[in-house]
Amino acid sequence: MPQHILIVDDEESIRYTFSRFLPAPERVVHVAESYEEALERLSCTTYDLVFCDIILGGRNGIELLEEIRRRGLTLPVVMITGAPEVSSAAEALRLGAYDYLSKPVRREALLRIADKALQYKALRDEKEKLQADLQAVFRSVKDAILTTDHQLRLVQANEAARHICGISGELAGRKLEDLGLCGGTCFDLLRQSLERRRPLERERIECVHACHGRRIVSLSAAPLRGAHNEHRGAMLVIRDETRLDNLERRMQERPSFHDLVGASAAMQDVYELLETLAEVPTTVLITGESGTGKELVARALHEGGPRREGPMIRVNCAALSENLLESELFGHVRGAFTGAVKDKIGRFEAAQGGTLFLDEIGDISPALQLRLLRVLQEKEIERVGTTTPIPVDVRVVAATNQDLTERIRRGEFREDLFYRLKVVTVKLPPLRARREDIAPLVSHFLHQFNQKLGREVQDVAPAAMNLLLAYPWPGNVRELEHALEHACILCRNGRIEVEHLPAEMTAGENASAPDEATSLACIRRALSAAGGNKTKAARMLGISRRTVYRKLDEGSAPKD
Ligand SMILES: Nc1ncnc2c1ncn2[C@@H]1O[C@H](COP(=O)(O)OP(=O)(O)OP(=O)(O)O)[C@@H](O)[C@H]1O
Repeated sequence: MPQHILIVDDEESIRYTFSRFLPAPERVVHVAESYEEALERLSCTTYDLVFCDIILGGRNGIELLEEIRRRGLTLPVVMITGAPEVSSAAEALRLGAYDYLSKPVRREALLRIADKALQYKALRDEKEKLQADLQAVFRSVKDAILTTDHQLRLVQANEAARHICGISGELAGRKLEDLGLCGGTCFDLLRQSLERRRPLERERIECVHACHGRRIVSLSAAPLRGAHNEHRGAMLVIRDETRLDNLERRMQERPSFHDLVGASAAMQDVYELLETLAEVPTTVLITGESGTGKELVARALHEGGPRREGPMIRVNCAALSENLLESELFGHVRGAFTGAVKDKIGRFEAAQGGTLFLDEIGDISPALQLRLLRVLQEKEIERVGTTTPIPVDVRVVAATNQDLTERIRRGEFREDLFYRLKVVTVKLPPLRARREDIAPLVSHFLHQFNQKLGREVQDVAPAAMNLLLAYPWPGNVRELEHALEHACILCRNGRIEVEHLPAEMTAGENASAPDEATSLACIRRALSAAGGNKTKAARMLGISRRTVYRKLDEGSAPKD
């Protein structure tokens, strides 16, 4: 690119001299006779250098210099002076002239000063370009960049820093501690880097800030040096890695754990707790609404731990009367009560070396609560009808869908037993609180029922899936399981439609479930799934037992 030089002088001889001396293949010389003509030329052409006489007819060169600077032009201006104007030349230098050249102008002096000024201009252009590039990078990077002086006063902060650190307004010169920031690790790191005079880094720390909540950030701090290698401050780069961290976490998410299906965050927490608890012999209380998978959790605890080779015995405490439950749990000796014709070991003894799962623990009587408490404390049982203690090595896992604290308040459940049982509590969330688990559970149950029923149901129609996702699931996973069993039985074309879902789910939808459910083919499929039990088949289909009999009669199905 040629360099353009402007000569401003009202003396023709000077203009002529410069025009003769200066040209070179890469230089173009322009001339102006007056202040006005010079301004006009400066408006049209980008110059690299101006030579300007201090005396310019009615105006003077210093005025032109001032106007050039006013216009924001940074090009070098060299003043041409006669002997009496040397003091004006000094004034011009003060006002930002690059240099001055005395008349009479000698060729070598002119060329030397022109070369120097053009070199200076080229260097300055390069520096400005670099600075502009740096500023563009500074502005556009997604990492927060903050620079401070050696007293930790802010010098610069880019847009990302304003966003990530939640700072606004004029920042330069403000002390970091006055900015009302989170005041956290990042500034300590900056301070340390400044004190130790070396770069420091911190990977993936949690940054909690009032303006955006939890974020995961990586930090690098480094001291900044000045032109003479002095320490003039420090720089902090904050990289927001929240998204990456979330993605990595999601990749580590488990879609299932033992027989429990579900990748929701709530279930991930459960899996993590189960993993820890499986290793230790602690008594565990599992709570959660009916059908949320409490028994599966008890099995996972057993199978995931060192007792997995031992027995896993379940007792439904709600299913038996007090006396029966007592002898069921602790066993009895012959003659202990009417009908006790021989010795019988209880479930505690049967679970030796393994796990005893006490389901529906909230339903046991006060007397049994006391006995159970003693067993948990002393680790020995007495069979009903004897006082001989038998040591038991059993891990007890209990479950309830009742609010035991409420039962304690009403005096129905012993507080000491409650605390003994709930050394650690595993709380299972209801299905409506983890709807993202519905789709994987649907796939899981479709697969199960295809195998069990010998079907080939491939998928669920979008309308039916929407219904499954929107339904409140009062019966939780068990209800979902039953809904899909119902749908798999009714479904004939490999795809579950709305009309295949149970009537209570499709109430208000345009469903023809009852018609479907009463077709002979469906009844036969339900019967086969229910092992021939007509009552169970009728329940599966949501129709009466009488309808099942009638349809089977009509279809000449053999009666039981
Ligand atoms: N996360 C799950 N993944 C797969 N199946 C599940 C899950 N949760 C529950 N189920 C299934 O739902 C049914 C009910 O589960 P489970 O018996 O463990 O529930 P529960 O909480 O013990 O119920 P209740 O309080 O009524 O005894 C079972 O068939 C079980 O296999």
